[in-house]
Formats: sequence, structure tokens, C-alpha cells
Amino acid sequence: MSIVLALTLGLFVLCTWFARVLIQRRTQHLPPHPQSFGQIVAKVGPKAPQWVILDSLKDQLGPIFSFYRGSTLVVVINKADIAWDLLQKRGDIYSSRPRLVLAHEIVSGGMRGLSMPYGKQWRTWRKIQNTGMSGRASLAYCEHQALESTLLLRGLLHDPERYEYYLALFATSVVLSIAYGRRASNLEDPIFKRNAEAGRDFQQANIPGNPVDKYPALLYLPRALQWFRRDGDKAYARAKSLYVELLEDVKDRMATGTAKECMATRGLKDQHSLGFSDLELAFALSAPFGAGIDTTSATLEIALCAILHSPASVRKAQEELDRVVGRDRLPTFDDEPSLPYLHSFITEIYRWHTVVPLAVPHSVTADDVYNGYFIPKGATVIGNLYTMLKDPEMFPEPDVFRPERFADAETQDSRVADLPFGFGRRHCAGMHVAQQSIYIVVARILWAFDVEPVKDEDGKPILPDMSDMKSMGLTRKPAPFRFSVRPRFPEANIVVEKEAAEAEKLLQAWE
Ligand code: HEM
Repeated sequence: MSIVLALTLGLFVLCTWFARVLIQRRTQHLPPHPQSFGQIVAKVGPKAPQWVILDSLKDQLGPIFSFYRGSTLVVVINKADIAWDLLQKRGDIYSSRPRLVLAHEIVSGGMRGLSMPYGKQWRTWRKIQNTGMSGRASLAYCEHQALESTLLLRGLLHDPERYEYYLALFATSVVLSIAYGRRASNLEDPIFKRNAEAGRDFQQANIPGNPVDKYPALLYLPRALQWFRRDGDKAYARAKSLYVELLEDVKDRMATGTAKECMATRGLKDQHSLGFSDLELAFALSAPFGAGIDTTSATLEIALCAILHSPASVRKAQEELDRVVGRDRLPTFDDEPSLPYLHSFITEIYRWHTVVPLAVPHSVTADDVYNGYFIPKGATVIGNLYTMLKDPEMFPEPDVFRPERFADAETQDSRVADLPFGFGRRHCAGMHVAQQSIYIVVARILWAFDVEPVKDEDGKPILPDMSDMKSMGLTRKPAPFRFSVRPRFPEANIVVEKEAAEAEKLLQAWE
């Protein structure tokens, strides 16, 4: 067996090398590429995250560059204008995803929409997401988000050290209610661990370099010899049983008339016209649960960091809240249009330290030429949000947290504010849900609390180190930090406790 395997492998390596040579005959027109990746990695440090490595190349190689990963050309876009030109305006050919044999075809059974190639199956999947989470549909979730936010406030007030838990609980409960019409009162239920595990399995399988993504022809080996898929098959079985279980639970509640309207109830009612099998539907409905927790909670962590780093902006936002809302009630969604400074403050949170630094890679489905550069069919295209959102031409002094840069909303290109949510037809499907969550939580934290840094023994404030970000695969979040929380005025405490107690009663309907 080992000789057959060695020969097969040898043949694959030869074919890949030959394909690469053919492609390289056209390299004079490819976007510029680094001489040696090894040298760059050595310069920025072997443990540097991918977004730092790619960012370090922009000065040498410019706004668009390329490199090979195996036999696939990877094109990196560092300027928003180029990303809009390609990923948005030429969306008919730039909206697919790179082929991920292990992560998509094996671990996701070909049914996770995030990594699904552009085509009919993806359009149906996306229709389910858009019906459930369009700007209009998302308004239906405001009430639940507002109620959950009061419990988050109470948690932060009593126990700021456990901020990661309370933020994750808020984000989890919001997406669980949207997808499955039920809430999370704590994170003890094993479904949350299983969901996090499914996310980790997917991210893990996504790490470049596994044999079957390098040599997909290995899939032609007899199944029993496909050693590379054993863990992947187990991961798929785990994800499948979780998502099917969640959907079956909704079916049971529909049968007893106790199901709240949610994406799952709508999906089940429309299943025939959608033409999705039970399993495809189960995977589609898991998308908010899979993509909406880490992104939302990490953005809220960054919001707390911004509050700690930028007391002058916080004061301005609080003055506006006092003027518009007063001091005897929490801000609501109805206040949002009257809070322009807060709006800029939140837009700057997304920009200051983006949580999805390299977006999700797109893939191009036809040969293309851009500014004289040849971009071949099948190339992976990375919209490098990390670098774009720190572009000093677009955002002078990009490391400074400065909401004023978004103050003149009238003259702003609306695409700029939405940039952190990605591009064109594949832009974030949960953007409106996320924006509602971030607005209500940030508005209420700023209204209710003074959030301040803890101090060292010399009385100097200890601020979160924004260069210390933990990668969680596609997303990232700040390393743990500490802060204190005090009610901003005596009534704030009373309002928070009262609203949280009421919310707890009202939320029982979601349990
Ligand atoms: C502040 C929080 C969030 C940020 C910054 C964010 C950002 C992104 C980005 C950059 C992409 C890739 C876009 C592209 O390929 O060009 C994406 C995709 C996606 N996001 Fe979000 N996201 C957030 C929250 C959410 C939430 C709350 C949900 C669901 C409830 C969600 C669901 C999705 C889905 C399903 C996709 C895949 C879209 C597709 O492939 O067609 N996201 N998001």
C-alpha cells in the first residue's frame, strides 16, 4: 500500500508542479509578488499573525499583490477602491469562495454557506439568510436585543472581570433567538460547547497546508485509504447531529404550537419552494449561530477598549446621550437617529480594530485583467480589511480612535462605513443584526456607566494593548484586559436593576 501511495503522491506533486509552470508562463502580468515569503516571515517574526505578515508587504508591493499557495494564486487587495472595483462591480465573477476540500467538502458536507462556491445552492442559502436578516427583517429582533442588553449591563456592573462571558452570552442569545426562536439564559447547555467545537473544527480545517487541499486528486483514492479525512468525517458527523437536533427541536415546538417565529419556522414553511433537503436546511439555519457569536462579542470587546482608550470621545457621546435621552430611562432604538455622534463613535469602533481582518477570501470564476494585471480564473482574492481600514489616505492617523472622521455623514461614501462587513454579493449576511446589537449595547453602556481602566501600583492607568490580538481563525479579539465599572449617576444604577429585573420576566417567553 505504501508504494502505491508514494507513487500516487509523486504523480500528484509532478502534476501540480507542471500546472504551476504553465501558470507561471503568464506571471509577468500577475500582480507583484514577494521575492521570498520566508524572509518576510523572518522579519515580522515567525509567530506574527497572517494579517501582520500581509500588511508588512504593502509598502514593498503596493495596493495589490499576489503569491502562490500551492498551485493557487492568491491576490491580496489593500485598497478599498480596488476591492470595490473587483469584488463589488465585477461581482458576477468575484463572488465565489476558494475550493476548501477539507473545511467545506468534508467537514461541512458541502453545506456551510460561508464557504460555499457561488451558484444555485449558495443563492438558495443566501435567500434564507436575507429573508431572516435583511434590514427590514432585523427590525423584528430589536425588542429581544434590547431586553438582553439590560442583562448584559447588570452583569458588567456586578462582575466586570467576567466581561467575556457576559458579552458571549448576549451574542449567543441574540443569534439563537433569531435562528431558532429560543434564548440562552446561561452558557451551560452543551449545545453551546458543541457549537463552539463545530466552529473550531471548521477553522482548524481551514488552515492552509493540509494534504487534500494541496492535492485534491487524493479524493480519488479508495475511501479506506483517505487517511486525511478521518478527523474531518468525525467533525462533520458532530456538526450534522447538532444542527439537525436544533432543527428537530423547532419542529417539535411547531407541532405543539409553542414555537416562536424565527428563521427556522420560516425556513420549514418555505422548504418545499426552496428545494432544500432537511440537512441543507439544518446547515443553512446554523449560519447565524456559527458566524454571529464571536464577531459580535469581539466587536463589543473592542468597543470597551475604545471606551478605555478615548475618554474625550466618551464624554462627547455621553453629553449627547444626556441631551437626547435624559437620565431617567435607558436609550432605545427610537433614539438612534437623534444620536449622530454616537453613530460616528460606533462606526469608528468597527474601523479602529476590525474583528475579521482578512474578511473571508473570495474566488474568481473567470480570467480577468485589472489595471494591466492578469487575474486568472480560480485565483483566491483576499480583501485585506486590516490594511484597508488603516489606510492613512482614507483614514489619517489610522491608529487614533477618532469618531469625528465619520462626523460628516452627508458627504461620506456610504460604502466606507460598511467596509468592515465585506464586499459585494458575499457581504456579511448578518450586518443589520450586528449593527443593532452593537448600537443598543454601546449606547446603554455609555449612558449608564463610567468604564475606567484599573491602575498599577504607581497609580498609572493600565490600558488594553491593542497590538495584542488573539486570532480565532477568521476572527480575532483583544487579549484579556481589566477595567472598572461605576454607575455614572445614582439613577443609572436604579434604572439598570429595574430594567434587568423586568427583562428577566419578559424573556421567559423565549425559554
Ligand atoms: C460586527 C460583527 C460582524 C462583522 C464585522 C462581520 C463581518 C463579516 C465579513 C467581513 C464577512 C465576509 C464578507 C465577504 O466575504 O466579503 C462576513 C460574512 C458573513 N457574516 Fe458577518 N460579521 C459580523 C457579524 C455577523 C452576524 C451577527 C451574523 C449572523 C447573525 C453574521 C453572518 C455572516 C454570514 C452568514 C456571512 C457569510 C456570507 C456569505 O458567504 O455569503 N455576521 N461577515
